[in-house]
Amino acid sequence: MSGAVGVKICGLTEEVGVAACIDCRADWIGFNFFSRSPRYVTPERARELAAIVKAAAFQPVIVGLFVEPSEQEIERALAHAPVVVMQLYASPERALVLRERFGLPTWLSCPVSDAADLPAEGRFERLVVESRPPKDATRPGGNGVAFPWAITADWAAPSPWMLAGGLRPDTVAQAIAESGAVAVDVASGVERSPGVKDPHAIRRFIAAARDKNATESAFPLESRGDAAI
Ligand SMILES: O=C(O)c1ccccc1N[C@@H]1O[C@H](COP(=O)(O)O)[C@@H](O)[C@H]1O
Repeated sequence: MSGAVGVKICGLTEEVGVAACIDCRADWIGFNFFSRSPRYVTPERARELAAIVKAAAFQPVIVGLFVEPSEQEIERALAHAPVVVMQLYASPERALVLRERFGLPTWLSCPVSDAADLPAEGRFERLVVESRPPKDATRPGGNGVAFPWAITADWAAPSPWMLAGGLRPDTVAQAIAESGAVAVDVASGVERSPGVKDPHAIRRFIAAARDKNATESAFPLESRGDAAI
């Protein structure tokens, strides 16, 4: 396993979780603006939590997660919180419109169950390759469900990508080894209960995702921000 794995911790709702991400040098932290998620934060709350990042010497890049958002919803989030990257759950066509409208690096969620689902086109700064939600799911992500990681091993990825879905501190190293991912994303796998992050689990997850000797990923800040469009 390489020391260059990038890590995103998603769905921060409390100061202690943000502090753990800074301390462990997470590359990205995600604020979840989907109101039906247990990880939802209002734009005002996201601003409060982002202030901790802004005061830190090491600053994870702030990602805003939106599900089928209206322009007004994104506008309101951006008016309060210093979101650097938009992570979108939307059709590629709609995501391109929003990317053009807001001029922010944009990550598109790509739900997969098998190799046939892997995207061939890469029109975004990053693709978040994650498990297709179960049929009875109430949200498109954050369900703690994994897909067969090996399906991405031989995939000719059309753009940078990130592995997500059901990752945990005790499985992330194997997931990286099997999938070939150089970046990973987790929400429920580092929580005490839905929406409440466990700082120890965050620490264990990041240590497991990276080479034991690496204290931070090899993603320089410019590339973590995925460069402005
Ligand atoms: O976390 C959520 O509640 C959520 C809601 C709606 C869309 C996406 C959501 N989370 C994203 O899904 C991945 C995987 O989650 P998990 O690790 O399986 O719990 C997560 O990293 C978020 O990017």
